[in-house]
Formats: sequence, C-alpha cells, structure tokens
Amino acid sequence: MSDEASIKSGQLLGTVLAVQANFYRVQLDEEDKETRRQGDEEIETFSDSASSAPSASSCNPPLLLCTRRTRLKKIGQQVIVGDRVIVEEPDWAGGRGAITNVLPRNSQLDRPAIANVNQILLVFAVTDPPLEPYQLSRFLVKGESTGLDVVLCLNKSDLITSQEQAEIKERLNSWGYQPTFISVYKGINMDAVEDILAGKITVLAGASGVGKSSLINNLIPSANLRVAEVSGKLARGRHTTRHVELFEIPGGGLLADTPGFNQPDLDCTPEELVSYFPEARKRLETGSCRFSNCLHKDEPDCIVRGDWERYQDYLDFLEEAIERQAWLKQQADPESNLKLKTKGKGRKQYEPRLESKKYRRISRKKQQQNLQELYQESEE
Ligand SMILES: Nc1nc2c(ncn2[C@@H]2O[C@H](COP(=O)(O)OP(=O)(O)OP(=O)(O)O)[C@@H](O)[C@H]2O)c(=O)[nH]1
Ligand SMILES: [Zn+2]
Repeated sequence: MSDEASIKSGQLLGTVLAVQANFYRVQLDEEDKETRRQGDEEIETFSDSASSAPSASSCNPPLLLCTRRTRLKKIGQQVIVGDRVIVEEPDWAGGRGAITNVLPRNSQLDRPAIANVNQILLVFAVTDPPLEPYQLSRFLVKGESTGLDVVLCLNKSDLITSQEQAEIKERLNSWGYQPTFISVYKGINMDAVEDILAGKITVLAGASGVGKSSLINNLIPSANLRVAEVSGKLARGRHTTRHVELFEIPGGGLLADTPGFNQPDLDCTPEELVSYFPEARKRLETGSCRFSNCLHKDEPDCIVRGDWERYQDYLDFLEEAIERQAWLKQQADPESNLKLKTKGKGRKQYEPRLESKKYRRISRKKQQQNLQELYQESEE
C-alpha cells in the first residue's frame, strides 16, 4: 500500500463507489479534472468519432469502471467500497481504468464490507412508527460499537408539537445525544443534514419506516431512479443481497444505505458494552469502580450502576453479551460440545451433549422481533 503523498504523475486517485462483479466503479478526485481534460484533448485529436461518444470527463459525476490489477489479486489485496485507490491507464473515451493500488484504510466496517466510513447517521422517526426507546437504544449501541461517530436525526418532526419535541430532546440529551429534528416532507432542517454529511463517508441506519428512502431521494434526486430500481416498496431488491453502494450527495459527501447494518444484533463483549453508553462513559470519567473488571451489575462500589434512564437497557444488553460470549466459547472449543462421562472402571470418555440451549432468548419486544424476522428474511 502507498499513501496519498506518493502519487506519481500519470496516476489518478479516486474512491470506489460500488463493486459490480469484477468491476469497480471509481469516482475520481476533483483535482484529476485537469488530467482528464488533457486526456480528452488527445482523444479529440486522434479520433474522429470522439465527439459522438460521451467521454469520462463529460460524465457528471466523473466515473471510471475499473478492473483490479493481477498483482493486487496475487497479494490478496481486496478492493472494497469506500477504498481510496490509485487508477492508471485511464481510457477516457471508454470510461475504463485499472486499479493498481489501495491506500491504507482509516476504518473498515464488516458485513457489508465498507472502508473509510467516518460516521453512522442513525435516523428514527419521532412518531409513526412510535419512537421506541429500547429499540433506539439498541441501534445507538450497535452504532457506537463500530467506534465511529454516531449522529442522530429524528424525522417526521412535522407530526409533533414543539412541546413534544422539547421533551424528546431533553430525554435524548440525558442519554448523551443531541438529535437533529428534521422533516423530509416539510423540508425542515435538511440543510443541517447536508452539513452533517458534507465531506464525509456516512452509513445510514435506522428502523423500518422512519423515512430513510425518502431522505435519500430528497438529498440525492439522481438516486431516485436507482433507489426505486433496486429497492422500492415492492421489490425490496436491496434487501436480498449484501450489495453496498455509495451515493454522491450533490452538496458533498458520500452516503451508503446498507440494510445489513439495520439489524440491531449486538455483537460486543460484556466488558466493552459499557463504553457504548455515553452517559456511562461520563460516570466512568468521574471515578472508577472498585474492581477493574467490574461489569457494573451487582459488584460493590460500582460507579456506573445507578439512577440513569438506560441502566436497565445496559443490564439487558449485558445479559445478551454474556450469553453470546458463552455460546461463542462453546463453538470455538470442540470439546465443550462434548460431555466428560465416567464409564466403568473409572474410564473417562467424551459424549455428545444433548442439543445445547439456544443462546438467544426470544426478544422481549415485539417490534424488535419483527425487525429480526425482517432481517432474516432479507438474508435468505
Ligand atoms: N409525516 C411525515 N412522513 C414521512 C416523512 N418522511 C417520510 N415519511 C413517510 O414515512 C413512510 C416511510 O418512509 P420510507 O422513506 O419508505 O422509510 P424507510 O426508512 O426507507 O423504510 P424501509 O424501506 O422500510 O426501511 C412513508 O409513507 C413516507 O411517505 C416526513 O418527514 N414526515
Ligand atoms: Zn462498575
């Protein structure tokens, strides 16, 4: 891997927006416009038909469909959406190029794989569907567990009074979040959303029906067709694959709508869970628990346990994380699926256990259950 400083002349720098079979759709950086213009002049000089075919630089956005160099394949260098890549040998008239190198990633999300994401934009509705604190909490914790910034937008603010809005705001402030109240319908605070997204790679997440598709269509009019094509209310096509795509926002920034991220399954360890609650982090800044490995449940002299609204959510998620850890341990250790039995004459032998208990209990909230089912459906 090389870095941005070592780009040589003749090399172009761009960002992978989508992966289609063995091709990578790469958006070139603005600085490369000059190079493209020069390239076009050459084409016009040498080809009579150049004016009849649209060239890469006349495309807006400037995109090249690229292959990955064999050398990258040989060294096992994957290219994923969001990657900053070096492109060589551009064919401006044909809109083609070859990826010769991948710059080091600043971050990487898995499932779906996407590089260099700066933040998670969590969208919920203030009502319709009703704002469910437990579900919101799960999404927030899931978002925090990526280590990226989590930004919260609450849509459909046209449906509530300013008094109700103030109450929600106060409540979420106590959770450690400053929500932006928006309305895609009424165009409320859409410029604030554009400011949040500008110059960054953002992953959009949020429960079903909160207005994510509406938001994308509003921000990116050109995505209209594409969203309707691949997702839409009828087809739900985007939910059947792990397809990820970065949409260019006219006001700046790239946005990924990844249904894979929309299942709020928590996959962290019991120890790290506490750091995904801003209000608990704040308590830990003011002091420490007696035990360094405190899980903040019923240990003596715990600074986290106490009278804060989401403490019960913390305990619920902790239970889940503990069960998950036990389950993973069992999976990793083949002998743990076996039971040590003492046979005749003190001889010991492993025998298969009866079917082990399923680690995940039935979710206590129906809405969340529906979401999980939805996700499973989409995975099938
Ligand atoms: N009142 C109001 N309704 C809105 C607003 N934004 C979206 N809606 C409506 O909310 C419903 C859901 O919107 P979508 O954009 O499909 O929501 P989504 O989050 O993409 O939903 P999924 O595709 O199920 O994940 C639609 O009926 C929209 O018309 C808004 O600002 N105000
Ligand atoms: Zn503690």
